[in-house]
Amino acid sequence: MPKAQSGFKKLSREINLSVIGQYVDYLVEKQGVKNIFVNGTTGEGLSLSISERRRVAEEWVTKGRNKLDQVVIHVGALSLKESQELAKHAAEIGADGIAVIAPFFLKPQDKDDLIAFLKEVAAAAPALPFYYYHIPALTGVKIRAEELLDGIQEKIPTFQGLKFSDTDLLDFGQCVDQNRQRQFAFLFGVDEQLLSALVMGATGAVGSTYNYLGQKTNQMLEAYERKDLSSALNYQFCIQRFINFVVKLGFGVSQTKAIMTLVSGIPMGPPRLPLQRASKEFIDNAEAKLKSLGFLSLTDLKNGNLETSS
Ligand SMILES: CC(=O)N[C@@H]([C@@H](O)[C@H](O)[C@H](O)CO)[C@@H](O)CC(=O)C(=O)O
Repeated sequence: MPKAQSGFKKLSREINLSVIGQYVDYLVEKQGVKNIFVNGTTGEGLSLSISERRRVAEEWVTKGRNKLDQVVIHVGALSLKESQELAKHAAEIGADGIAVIAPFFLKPQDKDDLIAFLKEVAAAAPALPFYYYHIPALTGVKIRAEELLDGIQEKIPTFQGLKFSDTDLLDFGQCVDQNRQRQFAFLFGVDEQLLSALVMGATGAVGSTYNYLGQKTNQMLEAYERKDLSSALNYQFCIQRFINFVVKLGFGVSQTKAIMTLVSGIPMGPPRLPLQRASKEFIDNAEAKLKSLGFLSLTDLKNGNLETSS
């Protein structure tokens, strides 16, 4: 389940809805990815206005119809009212689920505060499966997911699962272990550690690199399914080699967008301020690494698909 990337127009930094249909086809046909998480971290959801988020969500749902399996919309916001409006909208347009991060300016002080907020958002879309998006490094809300999940279904009847974007495998493992009797989805969000999370009981994955390493990750998942751990580990190490390389160069949403443009040939545009576009040096290095690892062949590269800083 990869990240949706909305695509920004090159100069204006306005959203460019026109590439989403093309991108749906690319993900399905070239990356083998049919589940999309819209307006999350990679899609810069929190940098968009409410009206932009609604339009992006609508476009993904419309263009994904009969092509994608699931479109889950991230509707987290600092304002409960905005979050509820987005949740209601997701239900109206026929999304398959909603996800919410913890509000991160005036923060919940404990689990009960956080549940109270999430409950109100979930209630705005009572027929939609609800996911909690745990990403403490970005929200600064360190409430353990394991603690949050304890008794959550009594408070939020639509609770469906967790998108866990953290490296604390003790917390993740305990989320799985303590909820074995429930049919929760445990979606892991640290792509370089996915194999370890699968062993712990992850039921799926949501991540930025699946935009361009979806095929490779699917091969790892298939190897894991057929209990070929040695091959699965080889795939994970190969993916780690790339992530380790780009992390050392400085890797974030801007760089992800540049790599997505490079590999797909579909222009993602620059990120929105305060993020700055990836440098030409980063893109050149990333391209060389992708090629040396066999993740990108010359025929994959299309002319004029590079985003560089000037
Ligand atoms: C902090 C961050 O951006 N994490 C990514 C990962 O996919 C991450 O890029 C990857 O594991 C490389 O470190 C995802 O968890 C984010 C994500 O799922 C999203 O775009 O909502």
